[in-house]
Amino acid sequence: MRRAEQAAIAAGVDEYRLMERAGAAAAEIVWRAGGKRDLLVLCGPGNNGGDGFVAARLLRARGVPVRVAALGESRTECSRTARAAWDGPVEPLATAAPATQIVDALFGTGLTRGLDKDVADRLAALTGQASFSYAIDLPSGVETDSGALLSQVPRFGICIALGALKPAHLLYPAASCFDRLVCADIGVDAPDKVHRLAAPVLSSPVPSAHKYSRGLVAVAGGDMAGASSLASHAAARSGAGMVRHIGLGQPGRGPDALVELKGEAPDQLAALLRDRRLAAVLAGPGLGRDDRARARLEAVLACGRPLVLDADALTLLGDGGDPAVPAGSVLTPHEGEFVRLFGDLPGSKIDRAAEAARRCGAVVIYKGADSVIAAPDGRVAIASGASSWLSTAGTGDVLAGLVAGRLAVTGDPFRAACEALWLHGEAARRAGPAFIADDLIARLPAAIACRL
Ligand SMILES: NC(=O)C1=CN([C@@H]2O[C@H](COP(=O)(O)OP(=O)(O)OC[C@H]3O[C@@H](n4cnc5c(N)ncnc54)[C@H](O)[C@@H]3O)[C@@H](O)[C@H]2O)[C@@H](O)CC1
Ligand SMILES: Nc1ncnc2c1ncn2[C@@H]1O[C@H](COP(=O)(O)OP(=O)(O)O)[C@@H](O)[C@H]1O
Ligand SMILES: [K+]
Repeated sequence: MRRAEQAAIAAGVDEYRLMERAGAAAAEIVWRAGGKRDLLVLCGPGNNGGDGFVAARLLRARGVPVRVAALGESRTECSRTARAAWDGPVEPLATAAPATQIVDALFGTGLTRGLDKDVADRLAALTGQASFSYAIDLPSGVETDSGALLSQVPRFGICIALGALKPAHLLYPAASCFDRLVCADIGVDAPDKVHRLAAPVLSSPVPSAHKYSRGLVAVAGGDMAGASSLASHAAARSGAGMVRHIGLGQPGRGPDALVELKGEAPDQLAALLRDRRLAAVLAGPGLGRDDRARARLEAVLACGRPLVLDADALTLLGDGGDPAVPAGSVLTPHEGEFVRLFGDLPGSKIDRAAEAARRCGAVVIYKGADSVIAAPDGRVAIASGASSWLSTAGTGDVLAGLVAGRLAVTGDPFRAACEALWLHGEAARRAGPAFIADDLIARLPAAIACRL
């Protein structure tokens, strides 16, 4: 966004006009949400403060009782222009009285360090006393590019992102500092290599479809049959045509539609994976970590089919150096597995996921409350805001099965990862509170139906 703004200015767009648009966009959102309730706008020294002065002026013109409190002088040319156009008084932040509505225009993308304690305390107190609260561009105190909190940040009602979403709008903990996120158009196009995970467009099978053309999936199970069963069942409800669960010979645990095969010895498994019709092979959930599991993983890695690797497969791969996986694979590590696989990479969660994907030549779904999907070619999609009830055992197995199923359907690892993660979140939303992983699977057909 910084680059996009500089490019627009270099191309002749007047910088102050951008600020007027930003302030107007913020004013419009405040007006729609809070109407004529009394309002206090907190303005910082930079352009974020300038946006605040513009919004204050426009809201006052609409009849809102507005007061402005500033943190010292305005230090940029544009913010001085915006301040001069505000013809009301400017109170010191330290002594400003609370209001029903508050706008945080202290700092945006220019924040370089945490707020001084007295300023952070004042912001928290005034925000806590308001019934309606808004942060312009970003809540003051969050680090734009990483989503870290550099000082205490209160929770706002609405965060008004300007022009484009920045990493802090999607990455935790910053993403938990507001209830709602609105992105306002200010007439500057930002490059969208990094984007928020969008709802997928799915399609029904073509009339001539048959079970093999719709995608044949194999799931290599192991010691813990429950985990690979969950994954197989999720794959079966993902839209794929057929799912084979290759276990150690335990009785089948999933629905009867799952094809249960015994492939205990690694060479038995290898033989079963030789089927050229296999459009995706998943290994990891319930695989185990002993020598037999390692040999079974070797059979999977050598099978030449598109792979999804999760859980124990990632732990086994993480034993040395950069994981060697076939190109076109999808890896689904949670935080612990990610660090075991790729070490302590620098940068934000987005930077780390992108670097991991580049190093191993595979699509990486770096899971968590914020999940980042990165492809080796630099594409990144971020999903956050999914139900926190997903933090229950087995939901990762369901996701892995879904990725394998969508990979079998689409043949495109990045697209499959995006579709699967969205469906996972949607199934969780539909499942409500206190669900278990099995309940997610039951919600998948409805989640798919709403995207057809
Ligand atoms: N550049 C542009 O073209 C536009 C910028 N806009 C707004 O401008 C914002 C960015 O403006 P700026 O780059 O001026 O940055 P900010 O307004 O976020 O703050 C920068 C100023 O605060 C100081 N500062 C940083 N951290 C501090 C701390 N902890 N305590 C005290 N002072 C601190 C910096 O030294 C600098 O003087 C965006 O978030 C957005 O709201 C919009 O007006 C749209 C157009
Ligand atoms: N607090 C949370 N909010 C949203 N999603 C979460 C949260 N915690 C976990 N998840 C999601 O739930 C799944 C858990 O996967 P994982 O950790 O592998 O669990 P398991 O191994 O038990 O299946 C991942 O998709 C992750 O992104
Ligand atoms: K702000």
